Amino acid sequence: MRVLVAIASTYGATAEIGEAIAVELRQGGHHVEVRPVEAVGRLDPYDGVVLGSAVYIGRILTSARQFAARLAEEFAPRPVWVFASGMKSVTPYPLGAAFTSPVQPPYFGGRYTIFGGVVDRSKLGTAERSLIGFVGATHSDERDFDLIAAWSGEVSVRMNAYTARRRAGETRSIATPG
Ligand SMILES: Cc1cc2nc3c(=O)[nH]c(=O)nc-3n(C[C@H](O)[C@H](O)[C@H](O)COP(=O)(O)O)c2cc1C
Repeated sequence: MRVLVAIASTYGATAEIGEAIAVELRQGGHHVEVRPVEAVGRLDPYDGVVLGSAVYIGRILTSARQFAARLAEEFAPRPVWVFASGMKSVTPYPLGAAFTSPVQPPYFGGRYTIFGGVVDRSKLGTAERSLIGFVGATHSDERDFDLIAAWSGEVSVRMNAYTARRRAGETRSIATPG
């Protein structure tokens, strides 16, 4: 499948998770592009999407929410997987009901996750340093790349299964028109 990994990231930690996901998906036989959400043009070249966003002050980034709205309008019924990156001790479930309720495509229910992220104090300005104290985040890299690889492997298999089902459906409708 042609898969877009669309990323909303302020300091690059989520973008690196996106690259790790792309490696796994490519190993599963998919053709993968990783792009910042702001740089994604048309969606129709893709068969599936992975959307990832960093969490700031309890919410995924605005650019990710705007991109999700585009997916709902332009992309259904193709498959979409969503992940967030943040400090689990701070925001265990940041994606919100719009993403997590197990509804029909484009969002595949139960497949949303949050991966541990990064807080690097050396990259932050004074205001953000105060904010991490306020939200309770500490300087650390909580990313677990084995967990990310395992999740990506599952996404890869499910994307292939989705394509196979869709192809079988297309074949059936060609064989029995109307
Ligand atoms: C100012 C600030 C606020 C944050 N707020 C939250 C938060 O509310 N919940 C959370 O889980 N993580 C929070 N984080 C952690 C980041 O979301 C996490 O480090 C993420 O991996 C950063 O991704 P990025 O480098 O792609 O921007 C915060 C980090 C900063 C700097």
